[in-house]
Amino acid sequence: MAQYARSPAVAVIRLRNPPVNTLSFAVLQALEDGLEKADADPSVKAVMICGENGKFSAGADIRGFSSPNRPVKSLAALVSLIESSKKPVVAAIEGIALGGGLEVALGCHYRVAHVKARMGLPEVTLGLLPGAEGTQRLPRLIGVPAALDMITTGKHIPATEALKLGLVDEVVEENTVEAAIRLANKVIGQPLGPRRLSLKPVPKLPDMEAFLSQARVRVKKQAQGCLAPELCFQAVRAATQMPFADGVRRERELFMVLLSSGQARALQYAFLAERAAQKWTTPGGASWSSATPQPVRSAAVIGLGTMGRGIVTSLVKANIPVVALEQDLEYLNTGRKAVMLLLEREAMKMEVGAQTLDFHNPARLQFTVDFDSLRDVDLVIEAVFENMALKKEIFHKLSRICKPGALLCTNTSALNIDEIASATSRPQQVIGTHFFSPAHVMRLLEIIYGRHTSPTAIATAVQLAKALKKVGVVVGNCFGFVGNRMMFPYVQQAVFLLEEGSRPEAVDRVLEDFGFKIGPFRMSDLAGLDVGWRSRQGQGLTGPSVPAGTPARQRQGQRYSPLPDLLCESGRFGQKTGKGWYQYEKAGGRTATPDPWLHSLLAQYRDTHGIEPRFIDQEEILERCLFSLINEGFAILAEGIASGPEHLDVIYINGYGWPKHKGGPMFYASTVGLPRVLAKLHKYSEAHPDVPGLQPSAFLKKLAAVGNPPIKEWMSYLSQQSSRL
Ligand SMILES: CCCCCCCCCCCCC/C=C/C(=O)SCCNC(=O)CCNC(=O)[C@H](O)C(C)(C)COP(=O)(O)OP(=O)(O)OC[C@H]1O[C@@H](n2cnc3c(N)ncnc32)[C@H](O)[C@@H]1OP(=O)(O)O
Repeated sequence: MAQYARSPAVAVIRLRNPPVNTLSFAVLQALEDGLEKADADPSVKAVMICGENGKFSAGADIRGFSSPNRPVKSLAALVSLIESSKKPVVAAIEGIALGGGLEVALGCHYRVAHVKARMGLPEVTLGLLPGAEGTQRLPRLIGVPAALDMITTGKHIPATEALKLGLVDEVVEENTVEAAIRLANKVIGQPLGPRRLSLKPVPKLPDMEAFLSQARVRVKKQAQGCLAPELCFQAVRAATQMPFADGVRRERELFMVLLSSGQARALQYAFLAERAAQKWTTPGGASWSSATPQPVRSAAVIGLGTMGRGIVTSLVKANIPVVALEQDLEYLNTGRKAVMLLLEREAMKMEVGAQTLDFHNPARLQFTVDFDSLRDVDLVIEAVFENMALKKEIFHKLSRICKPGALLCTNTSALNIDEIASATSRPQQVIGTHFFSPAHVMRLLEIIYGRHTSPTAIATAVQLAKALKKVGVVVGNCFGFVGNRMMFPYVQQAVFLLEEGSRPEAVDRVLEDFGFKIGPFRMSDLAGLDVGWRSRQGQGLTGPSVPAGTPARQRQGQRYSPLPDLLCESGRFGQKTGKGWYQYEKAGGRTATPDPWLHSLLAQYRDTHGIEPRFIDQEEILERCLFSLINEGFAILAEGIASGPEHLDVIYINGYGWPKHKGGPMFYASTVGLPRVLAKLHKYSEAHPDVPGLQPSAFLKKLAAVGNPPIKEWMSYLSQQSSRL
């Protein structure tokens, strides 16, 4: 709702819709009523619009875009109504003015912002454009380059930058509402024509056409298959080519194209999924709503390899004092240099005037080889090699040294959290924190609770993720957890496709065209093929421990491909050795080129194993890779390893390069239709009966059988008893 009050000559309209004052029908109606009341009252000489609870508005209600009664049309009309008011209207922007919220402010004649406020038009990140005339007003106010940048990236800008751009008229450190009322009183009686943005011309550039064509190339490159940035561009270009009213018509047409696109639905789902994934529960009944985190005032990181360096950097950036520990001075010095380099780079990226990184102060970042230095820290993150014996030795030590309440985290991508916890006397404080490389850049943090992990420990790890500006997703303990467990059948299918006749570059192209940042073979080369090789050796799938007489392409009655092992045996570990599924310009090189050596290995391999190569089309490549990954997702949900499909989707978008505009693997399955996914899995598993990853999971079958319910209803079809935890 919007609340109406008076401050002698100034009518005060307060947007009120907790928690972020979204522009619901009721809010828009009350705002309209407030404007009419102010217009009709001769004692009112000016109007001030502000938001409740220190926030202006987060814009339209994202949940409303999929509803048939969306209030989008009236929002544009209301912005025009504000602008045409005969009495000056001032926006008092505190906290946030985003999307439709900023468009309301653009309809106002003046804008005053608090110094800590942020503004932006993030519609593009939701697959939309600022359709309440924002694409036409903003370029008129701040010029085409700045407007195009804000509209096509959706970035939030701080008030100080907004002032420089001319987006706001005043930035204040004290009470914004009072400052806005002061300004409103001051401008009473001044002409409003020059303040009405729809009447202003778009500022000219020396060569607008050249600027626009360069900008378009940039926008296309950044879009990576997403439609909204291009349509945002077109709407802003319309502002440079047409009168305001025609530009608005064009904006509306483009908005409708986006609104009805699958991409907008997927991106809006992804936004809400990220919020839903914060609401964790465990099959044991622990939940985000009842667990309280412990404060983390200091932390330690053990191991300064690639992961440890990134984790230390993340903690320093979050302003958490860190003790970084290595096994000896040589490793410590190498690690220290690498961390300092990362931090220097991060410091350079930080905005001028923002808080600086205090990493030269030993009270904030200390390097040591002495375990005793970890005595007082609130939290330890162990980030050594994926070696169970080593991890257990470290956790045994930690359990003796660390203070009683300290949270003990292990950075692992697959190892059993319960086994690691068994080396301590406090398994309730042991938790898995699976960071993704580079750890100071990647947003995902998979948080894995073990059998004994306490709700407080989970809540503390979730709080840590927030402090590090990451998305923490809480999952149960199983081999590979969620992300890598779903990845396994995907990569396995990709390799089987090579055996049957395809090539790495063909498989990668299909998945990159689908929208993955890199395909499975490029990804394996980047991650290092030796990682999986060591793990398979450990599991007895390859190497000397495989029993004599085991068929080359079978393990425990299931299909197995020794192809990745053959590459590793030839020293081809991927980018780091300059050769893997592709060849590279040098060891450590990044430019992948198809490798004739590999093509002849594949031909030879098929000959040896009597495989008749066949042409495999794009559809089969896509379906076998994606549907096997999705199928594993259904098994994970049925086992209670994750609380909902949103959790899986958030993991894939933020940790595995799944295209956000396709909403994540489980959302994608819902758009394809579960009966179709099921039918395809049936077809492929009949053709490959020795591949368990292709056999449809019981949960998928159930959902298809009950009539393909919408994704938000899936979990209600799962009986409590199916949880294995
Ligand atoms: C029908 C025919 C029509 C034809 C005519 C065509 C013309 C149409 C023209 C109309 C065009 C309309 C244009 C307007 C579009 C928009 O405004 S789209 C929305 C743009 N805004 C955003 O993208 C902001 C999104 N929100 C955020 O970035 C953050 O939430 C925040 C505001 C910065 C706050 O962050 P934080 O403090 O970290 O809290 P969160 O946990 O993220 O959020 C708190 C809760 O608030 C919910 N929420 C936030 N924003 C929205 C929103 N815009 N809509 C709905 N809900 C929102 C969020 O989900 C959290 O809720 P819970 O999960 O329940 O806790």
